[in-house]
Amino acid sequence: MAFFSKLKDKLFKSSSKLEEGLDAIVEDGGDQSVDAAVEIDPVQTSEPDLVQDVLPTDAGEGAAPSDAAAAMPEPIAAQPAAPVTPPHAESEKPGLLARLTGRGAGQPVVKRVLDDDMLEQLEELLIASDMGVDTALRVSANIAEGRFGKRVSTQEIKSLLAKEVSRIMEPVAKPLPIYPNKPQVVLVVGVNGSGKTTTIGKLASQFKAAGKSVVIAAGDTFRAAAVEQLQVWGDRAGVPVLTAPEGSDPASLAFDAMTRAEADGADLLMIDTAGRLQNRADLMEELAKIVRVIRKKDETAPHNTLLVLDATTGQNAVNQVDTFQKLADVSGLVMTKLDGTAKGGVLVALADKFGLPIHAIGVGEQIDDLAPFDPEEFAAALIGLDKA
Ligand SMILES: Nc1nc2c(ncn2[C@@H]2O[C@H](COP(=O)(O)OP(=O)(O)OP(=O)(O)O)[C@@H](O)[C@H]2O)c(=O)[nH]1
Repeated sequence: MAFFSKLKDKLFKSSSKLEEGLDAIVEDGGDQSVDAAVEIDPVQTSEPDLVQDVLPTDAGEGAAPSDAAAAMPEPIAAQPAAPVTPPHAESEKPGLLARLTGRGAGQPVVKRVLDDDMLEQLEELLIASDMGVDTALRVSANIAEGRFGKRVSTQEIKSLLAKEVSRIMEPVAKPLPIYPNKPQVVLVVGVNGSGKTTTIGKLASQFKAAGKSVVIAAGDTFRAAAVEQLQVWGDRAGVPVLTAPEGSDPASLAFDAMTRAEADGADLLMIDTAGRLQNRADLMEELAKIVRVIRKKDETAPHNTLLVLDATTGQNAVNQVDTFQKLADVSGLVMTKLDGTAKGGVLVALADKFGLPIHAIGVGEQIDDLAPFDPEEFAAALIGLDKA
């Protein structure tokens, strides 16, 4: 199964929430016209009224969303401008694509004039999807720019929203950088239960499959269960897990792990850490001590500090980034549990607010349920657009 389909499948809660919300907004105060042969170009055109464009309908059985997405690209918009066709002619003259595919003709499309009311509803919907107030307002304003007072369909709004989301996410979509240092030390931080252990297991498995040798250090020495769980993941990934007795000093384990990783000539050392935010001062000191100790062996370590966030916590993830940036020198994010949550929009807020690289996303509990972050796929999955 292609990863996009899987992601879209798993993000269905967000998608359906946004999708239904957008449908409701356009229907509320919109009206139906038959056949969408003449539309504004929602993305490319600054003077939409002067361009003849083709969009399949977003209502009715035969109007597959993937075709709708495929109908958006520039070549159609780049065709010579034609005068606006009066609304009554919409049913008489199917668009080029509708004629070629035999779809769209005669099917009703609901459109609504993009006015203040609609804009406000859009803002509220985006805020409710956890994009955060600032981001939601800016995204809505960008969508409305040049289209205020024009009639728009749900499909157009979805495509515009997907473009806006991927534009925000594009700069942060960066895989975990690989350095020549041996071992490359990756410190993994995050609150308890965010998915650190699982993510370390998944990453270790991927690096191993890519031919890298990996060592894991179970640095959350205060929880025996956490250590056991990491061992299970290490076994699954076929990677050694260094442990220390319960309650022992995590920094001393990190030092031993550095020694072992150096001796083994390992490419990567991944260090799990505790996530007890209840006592921030202790946690900060613990993380700082781990860093001090591993720098005795390599003053450039750690080379990455990954913050693992649980998407189901919604806006709380924003506070966690704030907090962990104060506790550690966070270099990138992994967002877990994007499957089955209606709160995936928080990733947009994080990208917009912090600009930290998003290295990967977790979409399940299995070892291969970690994927590189792809902004376009994410946007389409979040909004409920099919990708061609
Ligand atoms: N559905 C889903 N579950 C996940 C994902 N990542 C982790 N989990 C689950 O989330 C729970 C917590 O994950 P852990 O990896 O143990 O989290 P942790 O941050 O190491 O937690 P502590 O060991 O308590 O510090 C487990 O039940 C995982 O199976 C994901 O991407 N999707």
